[in-house]
Amino acid sequence: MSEAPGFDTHRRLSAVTTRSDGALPLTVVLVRHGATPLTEAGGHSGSDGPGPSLTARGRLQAAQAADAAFRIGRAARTGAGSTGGMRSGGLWPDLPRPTVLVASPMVRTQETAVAVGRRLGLHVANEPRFAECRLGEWDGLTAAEIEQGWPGELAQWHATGTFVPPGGESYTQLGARVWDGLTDLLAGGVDRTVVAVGHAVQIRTAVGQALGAPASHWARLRVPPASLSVVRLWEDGTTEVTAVGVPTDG
Ligand SMILES: O=C(O)[C@H](O)COP(=O)(O)O
Repeated sequence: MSEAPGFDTHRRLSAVTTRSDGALPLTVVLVRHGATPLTEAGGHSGSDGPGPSLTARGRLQAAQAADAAFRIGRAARTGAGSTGGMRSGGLWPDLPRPTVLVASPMVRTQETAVAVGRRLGLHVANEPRFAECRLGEWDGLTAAEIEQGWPGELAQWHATGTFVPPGGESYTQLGARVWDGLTDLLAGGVDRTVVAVGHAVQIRTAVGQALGAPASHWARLRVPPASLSVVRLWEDGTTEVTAVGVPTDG
């Protein structure tokens, strides 16, 4: 099985769990946006404004993530007759091909989602509940700047899950709205794959909750730019976290 160039999956979907009627869960492929000037400078970008655009490297990473998303599922014939061609599959071939694309409304996620949507032939639907954590007064600052102005608080925000930054949100508050958004996607039915373009902290809360991990551990999850994290949800509340892929130059 070959991988998309520039994309490495370090864990594969092995056995896909099915229900007794053969149905698959809802699979949500959480894609982080490509790099921005703030990502590259070690700054923290929240969702208090539209936020920065992707850098040239970020656009390349978005294209890599789009290629990876395009390859999810089995190879299939596209078009008809002599004009038809084989669409390459092979990245997590047991998954249904993505049929829905949602994205946080921030500029960096919309730009990434447009690249993914163009590759998948899907329209981008906005999901404000998948916007990044609101950082309030910390928005746009580096870790060193936050440490200088609010000693110890950045560490508390990451390590407790409940600490609320000035004017912002805690991991737990963010996690509640993210889970709400995932639950609504689940209401649209199982047995399908949705691609959701979002953010580092937002994706941590989704994966952390799918793992059943306490909020105080969510910050330990690494979510590189343009990475793909796969969570699967069942209507009975059962969840699975099955694979993570990262762009090789990320
Ligand atoms: O604090 C952080 O790490 C940032 O909020 C990351 O957000 P982003 O994924 O939107 O860049």
